[in-house]
Formats: sequence, C-alpha cells, structure tokens
Amino acid sequence: MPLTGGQLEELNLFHRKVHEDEPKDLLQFAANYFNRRLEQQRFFARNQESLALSKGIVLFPSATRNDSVVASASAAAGLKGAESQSNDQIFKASFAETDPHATGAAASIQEAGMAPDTVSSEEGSEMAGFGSGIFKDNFRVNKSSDKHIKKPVDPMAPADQAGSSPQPTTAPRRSVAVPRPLPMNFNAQRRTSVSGETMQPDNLDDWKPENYSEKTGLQLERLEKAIGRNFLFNKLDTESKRLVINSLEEKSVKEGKEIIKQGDEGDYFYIVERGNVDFFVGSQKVNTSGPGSSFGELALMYNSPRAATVLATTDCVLWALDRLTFRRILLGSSFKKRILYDELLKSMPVLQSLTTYDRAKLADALDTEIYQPGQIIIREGDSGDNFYFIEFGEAEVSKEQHGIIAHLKQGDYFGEVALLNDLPRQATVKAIKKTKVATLGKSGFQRLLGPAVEVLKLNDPTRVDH
Ligand SMILES: Nc1ncnc2c1ncn2[C@@H]1O[C@@H]2COP(=O)(O)O[C@H]2[C@H]1O
Ligand SMILES: Nc1ncnc2c1ncn2[C@@H]1O[C@@H]2COP(=O)(O)O[C@H]2[C@H]1O
Repeated sequence: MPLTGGQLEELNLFHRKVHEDEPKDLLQFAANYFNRRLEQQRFFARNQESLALSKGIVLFPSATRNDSVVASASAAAGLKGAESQSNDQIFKASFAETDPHATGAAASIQEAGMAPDTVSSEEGSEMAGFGSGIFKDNFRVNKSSDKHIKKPVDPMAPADQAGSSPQPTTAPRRSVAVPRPLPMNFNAQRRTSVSGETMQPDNLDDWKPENYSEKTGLQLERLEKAIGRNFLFNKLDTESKRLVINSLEEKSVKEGKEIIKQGDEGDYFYIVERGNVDFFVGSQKVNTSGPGSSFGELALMYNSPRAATVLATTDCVLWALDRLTFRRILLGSSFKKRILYDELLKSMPVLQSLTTYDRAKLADALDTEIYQPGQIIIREGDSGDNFYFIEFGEAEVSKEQHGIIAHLKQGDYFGEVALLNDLPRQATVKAIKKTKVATLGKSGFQRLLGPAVEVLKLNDPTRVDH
C-alpha cells in the first residue's frame, strides 16, 4: 500500500532531524522524537476539536453519534469530564497514558493535581536532543528532578487542558487523571484559525512565565529601546509588559544562521534588537526586517507550521519569548484584532487569495465602526477614505438618479469604487439595521489587499461591461 502524503511528510521531517542531529542512539532518538510529535499533534487536536465543538461543529463525524452529542452538549454547557467517558473505536489512548517513558512524569503531574495532558514533552521524556530552530539545545533544560514542578498551562487551551477544573476529591486520583481519548485521524488537514477559543480573563496574580528572570538595569535599558519601537508592546499594560520583559531570553545569532525553518512547529516569538533578517517562502524572498521588528508569531497564534524560513543576514541579537507566555499575554492584547477579525476575513470570498500572513497584517490595520438603522455610512459625491467590510447588520446602496440599487449584508464589502478609481463616492450606503463594519484606510487598502485588489477590480459594479 503506498504511503499517504501526510505519512511521507512525517517521515521526511524525521529523516531531516536525523541528518541534523546525527544521534548516537537512533532508536532512543526515534522514540523521543515520535513521542513528542504525537503529543504535539494531540495537543493541537484538542484545541481544534474543542473550538469546533463549542461552535456546534463535529470535526470527527466517524465518532459515534452519542459521543458527539455528549461532547458537544458538555462543551456547550461548559461541563468538563462528561465527554471523557466516550470510548470510540477511532480514538486511541493518549501518549502520556501509554508511553512507558512518560509514566514517571504522568504520575508526578497527577501528584500535582494536574491533568496528564498538560505534561509537556520536556517533562514526559528526555528530549534534550530534539528541538527546532536555534534554541534546540538551550531551551530544553528541564531535568527529571524538576518533573513534579507544576508548570504553567496554556491559558488559550480548552479548559479541560488548562488544568483549571478541580478534580472531585472523592474520586481516586488515577481514575480522574485518565486523559480524554483523542482522534487519531485529526491532523490530516491542519486548520489555521486563531486559537482564541478559550481566552480567559487576565489574572496574572498567580501566574509566572516559565522562563521568568528579572532583567538587570542594563538589559532593561536595551530592551526598552528594542521593544519600544515595536507597536505590539505599546498595547500592554505595565504589569503585562513587566512579565513579558522578564520572560524574554537573549540570543545572539551569527550571520547566515537559520532562525526558523518553514514547516517546523512554532516554539518562540522573536524581537530583533540588532541585525537584519530575511524571510523566505520556499526559495522566494518575501520580506526583510531589522531592529525593533518582530517575527514568529503566526505559528504560535494559529497552531500552524512556520509559514516562512527566517535567515539572519547579519550577526543578530534577538530576544525570544516562549510560546506559552506569548499566548498568555500578547495574544489577547497585542493581537486582539487578529482574533476579532479572523473568522470574518477568512469567510470573505474576495480575500481567498490572501495568505495567513496577509490576513494577519490586514486585521492589524482594521478599525471598527457601528451604525444605527437609518444612519448614512457613505454619501454619494463625498471623497472616499475608507473601505468597509460588514461584520454584522444590513445596508442598502442607492444612487440619486436610480434609487436603491443593492442590498449588503454580513460578509459583504463596499467603498472600494472611490479608492480603486480615485473618484468621489459613486453611491450612498445607509445602514438599515444596526450594522458593525470593519474599516480599512486608504493607505492600508493600497498596501495590504495585495492580489485581492484584482478581484475587487473585476467585481467593480461601475465597470461598463457589468
Ligand atoms: N510574507 C511572509 N509570509 C509568512 N511569514 C512571514 C512573512 N514575512 C514575515 N513573516 C514572518 O516569518 C515568520 C515565520 O514563522 P511564523 O509562521 O511563526 O511567523 C512568520 C512571520 O512572523
Ligand atoms: N451599482 C453601484 N454603483 C456604485 N456603487 C455601488 C454599486 N453597487 C454597490 N456599490 C457600492 O457603493 C459604494 C459607494 O462608495 P464607493 O463609490 O467608494 O463604492 C461603492 C460600492 O462599494
């Protein structure tokens, strides 16, 4: 039987790792490697499945009907635990439960009262030799003696993973700690929604980032300069900024070094203090950036593979923020707009040609306006500065000479004609229900829509051949 594309991809990835790391004990390396891959995929699957269920979508229809119903009902009711009773054939016990290398860690975690699916690979097996990017040796430093330490859990993960639900005190620990089975067929297709499904209110009181270490005066001065230039940090309150700054890890990188490899799993987000980097998608250079810029956020936000390869074109000084702290602090504040507009932008046919990166940049540039029924959004003859997407509501388009000529609803856009053709507004647009629009300014329209502009031109309602 020929291998599937997914299987080949997995084996190729492993092949590459073996080449890179040249392990002395191949079998041990393979065991560690695949344990980690398995855990990563299941962690990802849980996030996505939980998001889908909370929206009433069953991702795995081959599960028995009862399982789906139980799972979605419990997700809708915010219940944890009920769904863990399901036992479908397509599900298989998770890594932490079956892997002999993991039992020590799983037991320690149970001692700490945490669900085993919060066990990270660093805790579950000796992974010191395996990692990706420039940090592969430096960051996997957890010792087995540290296994009992309660680790911070991903706050963006579903509640049952976040370890937030208290275990019933009457139940034996072992039985409550049995992880929820996971679908084996999930990762055939990676989804790229922002995993903002369970954004929990910020409660920083009892949480400290994993790599927290108070910075010295000199480091603080340098960091202030480096991140002061980055717009992401202006959105943080003082406490969040302090946590982020003290979680950053300094890394010097030599010219020519590959910092991120396209297709890898995301582990760190980077800020450039000194030096320049280039971005490649395949063999094509797509971008370049320098001091004060940041990169590596997409894979952490969307739980997707790295979208580009990043190469140091000079010697660089970088600051790296771990995935968990990134998601815990930056995602909900600095990247709020991306979460807010993700679904809308992805659903719009006119934007289908945009990449995840393009959509993220577009979302950064959007603002929101709300109109009441009867309010004019655009008036015919005015000069035009904004392009609009309808988030919800309804509007009608009219022309003085012709009366009402079109109805617009959620997911539609308008205001492009004046911007495309450098003309006054060609029609009046009025809200007929309470209407929320996302607006994009003229410069963003010209810079950020990329290939979608061609689609807008083709659909221009004032084109003579229409
Ligand atoms: N044109 C581009 N396409 C994709 N990623 C890009 C591009 N330009 C810069 N990047 C950055 O390159 C990073 C590679 O890792 P990530 O996918 O996590 O996040 C990506 C972005 O931060
Ligand atoms: N037949 C039409 N003629 C002109 N504008 C239209 C028509 N149908 C929809 N519209 C929208 O109404 C908007 C009014 O502002 P713009 O001219 O910038 O862009 C226009 C289009 O987005």
